[in-house]
Amino acid sequence: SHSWGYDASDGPATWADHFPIANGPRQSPVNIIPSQAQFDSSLKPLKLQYDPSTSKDILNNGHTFQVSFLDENNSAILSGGPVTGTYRLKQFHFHWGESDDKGSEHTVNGVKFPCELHLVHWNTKYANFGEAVNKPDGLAVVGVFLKIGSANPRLQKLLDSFDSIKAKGQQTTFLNFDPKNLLPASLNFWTYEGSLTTPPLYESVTWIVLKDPISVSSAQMAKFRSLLFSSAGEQPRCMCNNYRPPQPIKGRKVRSNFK
Ligand SMILES: CCN[C@H]1CN(CCOC)S(=O)(=O)c2sc(S(N)(=O)=O)cc21
Ligand SMILES: [Zn+2]
Repeated sequence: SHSWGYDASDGPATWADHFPIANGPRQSPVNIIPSQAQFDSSLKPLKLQYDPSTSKDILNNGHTFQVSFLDENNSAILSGGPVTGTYRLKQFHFHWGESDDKGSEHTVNGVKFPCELHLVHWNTKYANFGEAVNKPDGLAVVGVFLKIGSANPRLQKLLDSFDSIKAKGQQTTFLNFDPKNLLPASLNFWTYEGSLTTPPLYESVTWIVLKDPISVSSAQMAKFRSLLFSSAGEQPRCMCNNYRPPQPIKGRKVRSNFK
């Protein structure tokens, strides 16, 4: 498939050339304006049951780093919130900037966070992830903002693995990591119908963006920026600014489960 990236030559402004859905009606991310979000009392509490955590490995895929999970059974699932049925955790990954003043994909009142975590789940009404990935109700992604503050000890295990996945294509075993430890205390969220924020940009994601951020220190963010977009032996290119900017809301409603 066509190679894409985040530079001026292959970044978000060029994606429509090979992925025309980039200009579709339900693209992500979006700017969230809390005062315009609609409180929906019919939204159920979000249920994230990640026990026991079945993490498998951590990979640098040349666009981000991601931790993947065993998804043959319901050991790590999302239910409730805006979704019907059960969605299985497939992987989580992050997006971040070259400096602490940008990096998130969703924004809140136009404010960018330095980093954003995405926990990707697929609808078990479909046989597998590959079947679900391009269906309108195929995926549910939980977005968590990271805000500069004190160092977050729960990120340390991830950061300690970076030396072994520095370059594109490198991966290593990553067992017993519980993604629950990456969640804020409150599961208050905004939700809207959107898309993957990277090619192929499928309009298959129910977005569930948590209102409360988790912390990350500036030094920890610097470690994210030690990863490379490039493969070993190539001219090293810092993995950073791997975020798509907000897309037109096109009449979509953003709902909240909190007032
Ligand atoms: C670098 C490639 N990223 C994508 C890979 N996958 C889709 C294609 O697979 C066949 S995916 O479903 O795992 C997701 S979720 C996601 S985001 N940022 O919207 O949460 C991006 C991607
Ligand atoms: Zn993402």
